[in-house]
Order: sequence, then C-alpha cells, then structure tokens
Amino acid sequence: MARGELMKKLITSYGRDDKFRTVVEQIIGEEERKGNRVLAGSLRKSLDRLGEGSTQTAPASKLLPFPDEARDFIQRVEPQRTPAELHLSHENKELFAGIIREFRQADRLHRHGLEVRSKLLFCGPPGTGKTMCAEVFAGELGLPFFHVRLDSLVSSYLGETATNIRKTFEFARRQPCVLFFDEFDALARSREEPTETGELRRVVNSLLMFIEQIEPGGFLIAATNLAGQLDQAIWRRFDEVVWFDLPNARMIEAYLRHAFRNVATSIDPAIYIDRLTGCSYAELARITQQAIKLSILDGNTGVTDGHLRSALRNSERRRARACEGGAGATSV
Ligand SMILES: Nc1ncnc2c1ncn2[C@@H]1O[C@H](COP(=O)(O)OP(=O)(O)OP(=O)(O)O)[C@@H](O)[C@H]1O
Repeated sequence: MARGELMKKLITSYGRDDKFRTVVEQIIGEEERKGNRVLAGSLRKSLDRLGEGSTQTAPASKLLPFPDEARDFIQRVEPQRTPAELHLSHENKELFAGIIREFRQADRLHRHGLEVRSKLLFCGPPGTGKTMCAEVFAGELGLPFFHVRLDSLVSSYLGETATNIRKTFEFARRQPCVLFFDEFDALARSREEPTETGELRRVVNSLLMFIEQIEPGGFLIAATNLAGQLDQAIWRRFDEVVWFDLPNARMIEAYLRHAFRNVATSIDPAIYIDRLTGCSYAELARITQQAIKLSILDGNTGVTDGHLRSALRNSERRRARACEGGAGATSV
C-alpha cells in the first residue's frame, strides 16, 4: 500500500487501539518486504512497548493478552526463520505471494465487497515445512504467531473447552495474528469416532462453526499430515488449501547446496539425490547438520563425502528401525 495511504489510515485510527495496531503492523510488514529489517524490528519494539510505564491513556494497547485459560494450549512463538531458509515449490511460492498481496491490499478488496483469503489449510507429510512456513509467513507480514495445540485444546478441557474455543477465536478476531492449529486431523478423528456421541462431538462441531464464522484480523492456518481423514465439511471451511510435498530431485539438490553454502566442501550434491529421495526436509536438515558437526569435530576440515555418508548411514539406520517399530518413514 502506498505510504501516503498508510499515513492517512494511521491518523484516522487515532484512539482506536485495534485499528491503530493493525495499521502499524502493515507499516512494519511494508518495511520488512522492502528488506528494511532493522527499521521493521525497531518499529515492532516500539509498538510492543507502547503504553509501558506511561500514565497517559495510550491510544494503542500492547499485544492483547490471550485468555489465561488458553495458556496451556496456545504458545506465542517469535518467528526466527527467514524466507530464504524455507524451500518451497514454485507453485507454493506463487500461491503465498498472491495471498500476501491480498492481505496488504485488503482495504482495496473490501471496498469492492471482496474478502481476502485468510483461512488456510496446509496438508502434507511430516517434516515438509508446514509449521515453518506458517512462522515465516507471520514474520513476513509482521504478525505475531500463535501455535495452538489442537489435541490439548480439544481433549484436556472437556467441560470448559467450548468456552476456551470461544475465547481463542475472540482473541484471533481482535488481535491481528497468525493462529496456527497443528494436527488438525485430531479434530476429524474425534468427529468420526463412532463411539463418540457426547460432548467431544459438540466441542468439535463448535470449533468448526467458529472457523466458518470468523473473519480473522490476520490468518487462521490449520495443518494436517492426514488430509485423507478430513471430510468435505472441513475442507469447505478453508479459503485455500496448500499442499506440501517431499522434496523432488531438484529440490534435494538445491537444499544440499543451500545447507552447505557457508562451509568449505567438495561435495557434489547431485550424486546423493538417489539416496536422499523419499526424505523429508526435516531429515535433510538433520543429515546436513550432522555432516557439518562431524567436520567441526574432525578439526574444521570442511565437509567431506565421508562426513555426509556417515550422517546418511545414521539417518538410514534410524529410519529402518523406526519403520520396524511402525513409525512412518518420514516421521522419524
Ligand atoms: N520446506 C522446508 N524448507 C526448509 N527447511 C524445512 C522445510 N520443511 C522442514 N524443514 C526443516 O524441518 C524442520 C521441521 O519442519 P516443520 O515442523 O515445519 O514440518 P511440518 O510439516 O510442520 O511437520 P509436522 O507435520 O510433523 O508438524 C524445520 O524446522 C526445518 O528445519
């Protein structure tokens, strides 16, 4: 959005805490997008400090506290990763660029009676970057990131769950943020459970109703490894579905080059592609970090084929034993 437009919005939001905060978040997002990370960081700090130690009635409140009852299942996470660290397919890069564009020009769309896509479902095997992507996405937009552990939310507070869900959604409506629901399939499972007729089913249905009705100030993102377990009633509540896949040959090679970009190495990534096919990004991360560690322990020799092969053997051993034990190959 043009700077002048933002300034106008900032001024007209005077005295309206939520609006003011949203506009400042947009300004921070603009600065981050332009690569002005230091300025963006300092603006964020100022925003977080607003009202601290002041006796005046500050026009903006600090980040809204989430409900006390929710602390056991919602955690605020400070995004640490950058887009450069996240490996995404070309298709997903385009998809996210489009969603970010809509968010940044939301007013323009609203003026035409159109909504931005703000409820996203991430599907894909473990370790393919669903959580990391949600975090990076929040960081890019300058929105606080909240991780909701859905299994805890749904199962541990029966009796109070409905209230907790309502409070969580009320929070997401007032506080522009990325609210990330992990293991969303837990919800589908509870819904399908044939023996479950009582409260749990009601709780799950009320959660779905909230998802349907909410117009979040930021984004609601749900992630699942088991897309097949979600029924149509769940799919249709999301504005967009994003698929995360295991890396293909090209992505494996690109990952290795990126992972070893800051270390001396003579490794040719291309020759490891076959052995690494079927690995998730999480496994690639573990293998490459292990290889780097071995090179340091050997006296900073640089990463050699020997280091990488040793890390690979260890990963294959772990995967084989986990498969025997019944764990999914990519979840180890
Ligand atoms: N696309 C990716 N690009 C770069 N690194 C990745 C990617 N996906 C995963 N990783 C690495 O693996 C780690 C775990 O990934 P993440 O938790 O995002 O996976 P996930 O898909 O959410 O898994 P789960 O379904 O088990 O929750 C990340 O912290 C990162 O180090």
